[in-house]
Amino acid sequence: MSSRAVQVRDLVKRYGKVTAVDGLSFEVPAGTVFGLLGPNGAGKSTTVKILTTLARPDAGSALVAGEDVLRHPGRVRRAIGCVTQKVSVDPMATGRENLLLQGALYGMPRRELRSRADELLARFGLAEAAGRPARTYSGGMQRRLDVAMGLVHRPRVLFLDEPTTGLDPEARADLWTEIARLAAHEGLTILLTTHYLDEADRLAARLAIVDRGRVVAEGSPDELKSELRGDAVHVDLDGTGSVEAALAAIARVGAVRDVVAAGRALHTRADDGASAVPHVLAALDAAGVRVASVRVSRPSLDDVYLRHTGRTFGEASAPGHAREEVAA
Ligand SMILES: Nc1ncnc2c1ncn2[C@@H]1O[C@H](COP(=O)(O)OP(=O)(O)OP(=O)(O)O)[C@@H](O)[C@H]1O
Repeated sequence: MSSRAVQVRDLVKRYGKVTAVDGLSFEVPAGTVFGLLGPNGAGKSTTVKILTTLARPDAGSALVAGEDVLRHPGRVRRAIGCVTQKVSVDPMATGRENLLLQGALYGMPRRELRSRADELLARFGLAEAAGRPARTYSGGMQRRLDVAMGLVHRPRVLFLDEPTTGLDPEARADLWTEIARLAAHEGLTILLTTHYLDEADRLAARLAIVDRGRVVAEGSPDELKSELRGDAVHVDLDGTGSVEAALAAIARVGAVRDVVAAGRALHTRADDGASAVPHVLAALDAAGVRVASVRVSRPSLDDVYLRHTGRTFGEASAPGHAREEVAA
């Protein structure tokens, strides 16, 4: 395999009038965790479906583990493991049986399969529960079994589609630790999709921010954040007064730039947040707009997303912002 485990170029996928993936390109260095970060409906799952040979692109090309997904889908399938959003664990089978069944599907020799299953059960903290039906497992245990199933046949590239959605904070933290360990100690390449900013920040060595089927920014989390000079300044307006008047007032403050409103929250940036705040408050006060709270912080991935799309991440994920609804 070249030093690139995944190479995606100008990928396009349409479903009727919706362009789910709209000219998407990125590359994943081998042995790293790469994050595709975007709000619901951004096109992440569709991209993963194409890379895992479950969907055909309308245009563009993709190589996974050095193999072309369109020309050699069988070779791609043998080289990858997949953990999809839907749990693929058989609830009636035990943890061990689930792993053995998965390995048998890949034609693994029985003895090798048994020792691989034991190794994975131990690694994912499931050894004690290995003989119990998976329906008796907690959500976190089922998810860990799911990831273990994706690893049985020793794939070179593992796809994790929204791996921690629905898990409680403790189960999320456990899975994060295991994912980080897999990449660090086993040379596995992991392509992770997520709509959690903190998950991308914590796990991905590099990430691509996807919006409306396109990559709008790419780099390490630190690189992306350090592109935004200075501080983020967030202002929450109280329930009275017009947002438009507040936007107009802040736009006239020389110390801040890139002002965006999301509901009654205003987001802006300044070279020195602390010294900009009094000017912002004075301008709002002069415009008759009352403020509930002000916060100054270092730029986060949310601010990176805002900078590149003009919307906050939360706003883009909110119901009613899916692309087909916007188009309707
Ligand atoms: N089979 C399909 N038929 C019609 N539209 C689809 C289909 N699959 C996806 N889409 C649409 O394509 C767009 C991208 O969806 P996709 O599932 O790839 O996004 P996502 O970023 O993975 O979001 P989520 O986190 O909600 O899965 C959405 O507007 C979605 O409604």
